[in-house]
Amino acid sequence: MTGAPQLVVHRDKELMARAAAARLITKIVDAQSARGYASVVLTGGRNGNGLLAALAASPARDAVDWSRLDLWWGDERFLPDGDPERNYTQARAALLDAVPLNPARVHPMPASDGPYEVDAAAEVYAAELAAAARPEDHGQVPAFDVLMLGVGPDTHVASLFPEHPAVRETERSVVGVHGAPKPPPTRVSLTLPAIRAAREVWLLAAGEDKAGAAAIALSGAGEVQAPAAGARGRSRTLWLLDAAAASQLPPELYPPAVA
Ligand SMILES: O=C(O)[C@H](O)[C@@H](O)[C@H](O)[C@H](O)COP(=O)(O)O
Repeated sequence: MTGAPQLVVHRDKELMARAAAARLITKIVDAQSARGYASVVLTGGRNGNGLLAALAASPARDAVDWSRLDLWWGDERFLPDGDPERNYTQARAALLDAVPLNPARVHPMPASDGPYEVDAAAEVYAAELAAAARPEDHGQVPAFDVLMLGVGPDTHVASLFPEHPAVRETERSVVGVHGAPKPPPTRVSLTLPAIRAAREVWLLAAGEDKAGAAAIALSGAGEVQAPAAGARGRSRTLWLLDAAAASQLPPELYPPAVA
């Protein structure tokens, strides 16, 4: 299991997005060089989309072989295809429509105007993940290279909200979420076991309204009360913060001791 979460604090959210985009490009290029392909799980929210927009604007984006990149989603708002509030729609606008992806490797979560209600849609997505898992992944989902998560002010990640049934799920990799406190109420989400299958989990938090959440999640809170505390990667858990989101961290966590 992974060690303690690592923290990187940037001056502001724009710099955080640009630096995280550069970091993601490097991870994808390294994985593709080592293994021929890379797999990344995208998040919704302003910070996740800010990172994608920064990646779209980066000249280094051409270093990525977009045709050999698998894209998955950590959660989705269960809305009709093309709805501007869908995470998939927003990711397309920020980056995906501008790069030559292989459509067969892009795996949006089902939309509400498709053939499934939300719980069946979650099962369909779980089956898609299971079909993509390789024997060496040792699990029911692929060992994603990088799984990104925006952190909510209440410490939610993906659509796993504090004290909700979805955050207690220990068996299934994907669940339907009902009655989410953040609109829309109906969502599809990876579970904590699926998130923890990733090699690296990156948590993105920017802005003063995230300072309390970051402090709680990084100070030993339980994952049912603070879902972000349960989001860990197999080999690395990385918190990418701006200075405002880091402003309430306990002094033993940040700033680093001067050498
Ligand atoms: O569907 C959603 O609402 C998002 O997936 C959600 O989990 C988001 O990532 C966080 O709320 C952080 O959002 P911001 O980056 O906008 O603060």
